[in-house]
Amino acid sequence: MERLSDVHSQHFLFVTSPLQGHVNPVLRLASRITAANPSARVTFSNAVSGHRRMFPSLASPDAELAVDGVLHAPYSDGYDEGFDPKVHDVRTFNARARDAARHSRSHVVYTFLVGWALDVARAHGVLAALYWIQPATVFAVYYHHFHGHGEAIASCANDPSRGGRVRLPGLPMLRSDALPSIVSVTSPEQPLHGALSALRDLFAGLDEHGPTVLINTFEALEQDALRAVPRLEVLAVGPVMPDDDPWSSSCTDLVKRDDDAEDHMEWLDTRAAGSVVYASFGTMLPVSKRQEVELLRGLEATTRPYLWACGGAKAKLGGGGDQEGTDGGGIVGTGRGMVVDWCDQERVLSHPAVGCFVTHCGWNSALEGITRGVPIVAVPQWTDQPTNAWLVEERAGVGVRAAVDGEGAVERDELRRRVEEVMGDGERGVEIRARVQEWMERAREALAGGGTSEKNVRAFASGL
Ligand SMILES: O=c1ccn([C@@H]2O[C@H](COP(=O)(O)OP(=O)(O)O[C@H]3O[C@H](CO)[C@@H](O)[C@H](O)[C@H]3O)[C@@H](O)[C@H]2O)c(=O)[nH]1
Repeated sequence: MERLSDVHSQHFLFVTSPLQGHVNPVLRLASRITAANPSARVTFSNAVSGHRRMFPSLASPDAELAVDGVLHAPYSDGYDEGFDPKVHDVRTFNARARDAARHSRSHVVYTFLVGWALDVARAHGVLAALYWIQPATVFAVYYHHFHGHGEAIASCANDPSRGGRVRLPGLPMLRSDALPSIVSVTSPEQPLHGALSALRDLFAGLDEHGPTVLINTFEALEQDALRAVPRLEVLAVGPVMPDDDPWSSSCTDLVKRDDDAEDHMEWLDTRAAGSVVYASFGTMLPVSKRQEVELLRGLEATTRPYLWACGGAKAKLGGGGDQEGTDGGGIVGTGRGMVVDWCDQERVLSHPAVGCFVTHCGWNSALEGITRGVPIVAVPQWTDQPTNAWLVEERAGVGVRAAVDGEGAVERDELRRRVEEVMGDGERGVEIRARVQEWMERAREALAGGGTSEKNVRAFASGL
């Protein structure tokens, strides 16, 4: 058995799934661990399909390679050509990948769609840690869902009046629209049933083996939720997006950009400080044609310059969406806006011209907005995003949540109103802009030397 106190031989094996929203926080945590313990060895293991997309020019596509001191060693999950949730089942994926990874021997750090990595770690007698890449509040809601509160949570989530509330141990009262959408699942026919089963297995693994849980959040934001599961050792290690991140996104991106990928950065340079609305709905859910139209019309109606990264739709899981209207991108509409397929989001959010972030509220995006001091218009769609939007709007007060219609789409007038609320001269806008600066400072303090998250990363990296 490897000894945790043997700092110099520490080897951290990060195992994750081939999704952009998982790869980013994992590589960023890996970066923090090597900074905290330079003698640690770090291996990043992604499924072959993700590895190929990150390093498309490798002569031998599945070869291991070292980048900035990290060994990228892919595992086969049985879907080397790519995993398509429309066709494949998450549970099959886990079972196949478990077999493929039995050779690993390390301190294993795994994310939630690869819960099998815990079994591998146990089989080899090495330590394991779950790296939870969504908020602590979401983690605590799921924990309670599988520990005696499932019925109360599901009935609140399914309350037809949408006015229901649920009180869970250690958490503030939550309204139904602040709950992650997975907890509303009650039958195997529902689309997210597979995800609920995967979570059930994950939490059963935690009950049995009680690994450390690292969470991409910070104390000041989620103090209560971080203590809401006292049976587990839960450490806040985020938000894991340091300014000195050694992984340039050209390496971490699963979506490769075309040659004119920098046009929008030059375009941003020509815009006034705080004037541009940046919109992106992440990398997983395709944006419907109707939402695309409403979004563009709403952005036009703000009469502000805007940049929309339409999400690498072609690279989204399932290959899809109906993005014909924006293919090609470039300058659109009245000439005030620009649409790109993909951008380096952190660089865009760091640009002084950007004054508002319209986002689906994926947790990486929400944290990136906060740590770059950009106020948010949240348009949550599914899974953790409703809870993330609650944290953004009600807990931190750094943005507003837009109302969506029955199909989950935000309509043009609502979008325009919400953007104005955040960017305009009204009292609410002034307050939100001040709050986001405060939260940006708090987030950065957590990561700075002696900060709450920095201390936790250092302790974990040293095997304490
Ligand atoms: O043009 C783009 C679009 C996205 N990104 C990056 O891609 C990541 C996207 O992550 P996230 O905002 O979390 O969205 P999703 O990709 O949709 O993430 C999935 O995974 C997250 C972590 O589990 C969940 O919080 C989300 O709900 C889930 O949809 C972020 O780091 C972005 O910076 C870019 O760099 N350029």
